[in-house]
Amino acid sequence: MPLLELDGVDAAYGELRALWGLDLRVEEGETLAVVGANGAGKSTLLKTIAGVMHPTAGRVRFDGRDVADVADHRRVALGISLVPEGRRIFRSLTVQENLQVGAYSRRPGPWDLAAVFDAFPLLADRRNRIGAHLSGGEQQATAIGRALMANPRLLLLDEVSLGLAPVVVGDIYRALPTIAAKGTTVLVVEQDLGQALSVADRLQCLLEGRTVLEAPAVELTREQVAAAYFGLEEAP
Ligand SMILES: Nc1ncnc2c1ncn2[C@@H]1O[C@H](COP(=O)(O)OP(=O)(O)OP(=O)(O)O)[C@@H](O)[C@H]1O
Repeated sequence: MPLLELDGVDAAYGELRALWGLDLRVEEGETLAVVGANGAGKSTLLKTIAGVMHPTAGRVRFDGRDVADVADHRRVALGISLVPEGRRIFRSLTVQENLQVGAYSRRPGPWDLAAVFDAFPLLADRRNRIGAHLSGGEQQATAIGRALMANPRLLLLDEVSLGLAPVVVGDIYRALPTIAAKGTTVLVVEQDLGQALSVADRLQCLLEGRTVLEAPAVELTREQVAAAYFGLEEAP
């Protein structure tokens, strides 16, 4: 049984349909990358899984359970943690205090301060620095670390690389194998196709709210993914 299963999910903002009959599976322990251009529906997908938005049709199952009626804060207790786009951390709190806030609704599991500092060595050196004085990459690592402190079974990452220098993006993505090795399942939304292909076991590409490509990452070339991403016919 997949850890996460979406069947025929529609989602909308008023009259504007953002997801059209979307199917998606994530197996326990797997890293799935969802890619797509601006407006493809990636953030809407994550919000629907986290319970911030509710589908207008279809089913979302987590660990075999239909979570339609489970509110977003209750989904954290079930083991779903979302790191939204934009690195929202508490600017007046230190790195360590931000991480401790994440432990508030903590489930049992492998993640604690030491494990987060191990996954993100850049945070260990900055543990007493306040959020406002961190670089963008350090803020992103803090936001991910804070979500991990809840010991999620499923970590949802929205646009980790947005607005960060490539070298910093590399620092963040280097933590992903460590996160996966602890058994945490990851669904990462990413615009950077190279990063997505390098970290994911499987990749799913959305175009205008529908899936246009879905395959194990090792079976895909960057060109195939780029063609799906831009809605182009693949070259023969
Ligand atoms: N709060 C909102 N109100 C109205 N429409 C929205 C809202 N958020 C997103 N949309 C629309 O829903 C569609 C899907 O947007 P979504 O943010 O899920 O795409 P995305 O793939 O995450 O893109 P981006 O990379 O720009 O975040 C787009 O057409 C977008 O304009």
